[in-house]
Amino acid sequence: MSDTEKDLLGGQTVAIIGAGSMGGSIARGLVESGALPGEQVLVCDHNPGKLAALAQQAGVRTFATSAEMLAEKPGIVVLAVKPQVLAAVLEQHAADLDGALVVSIAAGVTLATLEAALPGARVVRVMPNLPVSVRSGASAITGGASAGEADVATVQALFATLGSAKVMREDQLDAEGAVVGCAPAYFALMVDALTRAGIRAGLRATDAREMVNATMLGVAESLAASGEHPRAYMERVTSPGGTTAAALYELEPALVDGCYDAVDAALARTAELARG
Ligand SMILES: NC(=O)C1=CN([C@@H]2O[C@H](COP(=O)(O)OP(=O)(O)OC[C@H]3O[C@@H](n4cnc5c(N)ncnc54)[C@H](O)[C@@H]3O)[C@@H](O)[C@H]2O)C=CC1
Ligand SMILES: O=C(O)[C@@H]1CCC=N1
Repeated sequence: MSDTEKDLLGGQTVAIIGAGSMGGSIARGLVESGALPGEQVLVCDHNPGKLAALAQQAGVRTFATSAEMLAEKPGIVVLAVKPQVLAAVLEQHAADLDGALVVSIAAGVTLATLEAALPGARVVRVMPNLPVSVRSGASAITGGASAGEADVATVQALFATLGSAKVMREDQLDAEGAVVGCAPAYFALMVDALTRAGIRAGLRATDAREMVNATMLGVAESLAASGEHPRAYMERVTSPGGTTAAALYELEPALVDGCYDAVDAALARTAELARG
């Protein structure tokens, strides 16, 4: 973490409503990165098991209800519940969130909706992805009219402790969500499909899964380290007249069409969630 990021986050108390996949990962990441001490990270959830695990792993402070947690008057509040329950949380806490910097990670819930529900708050939307759990995530950030430049910089510093964090327009954040937010599932599907193809071709299931996983990690590391365009990287694997060329001839059209259709479907669902 840079000195500027440390300065922006240093004295802050971050409260997280919802300790699920994302809320829990953000809480752990903030402490594990050294961005904040556990006592400055507050987390609430209906599920006591999730809270106990987080308190034990990261030393964060946990609360059974959001009302008890917000009574501590945290400066930054992260809304990490599902979009379908967010409206109820906003309605319950509109007054409690007066003056707070509120960060929503809910897919599809627009700045306009959030700011209408929280007239006294400064609102920023973030679309992270699941690898924030290992601090190798990617997050898009967009500030509402209620948020100043310093608020957006603070939220960027917060998510930079969990991987890549870029500020962009709200329409771009929705596109980033459909690509990058969902991508961990797309890549996991690729791992599963290749594993199944390997088993069909005669590999033992455990060998196939372990070796495909190792390859996924190796490709991510070597592609990033080389700085190459993915097609240049592909060419280094593809011998003229060889096996990869034969395989890519089959895979490429289906995969490209599938990715375009998948992102279109995710964007259509984002628009539905935005309508409420
Ligand atoms: N899972 C993912 O990969 C991503 C999720 N998101 C967004 O993050 C948000 C959370 O998603 P997940 O973490 O996947 O969901 P999750 O279901 O794993 O976690 C949500 C948590 O909120 C708790 N909760 C529900 N109502 C509550 C309330 N009133 N007070 C306190 N806690 C409450 C639930 O008990 C649950 O533990 C969603 O809005 C989603 O759109 C964004 C990017 C990626
Ligand atoms: O499926 C979802 O709604 C969330 C948002 C981005 C990734 N997962």
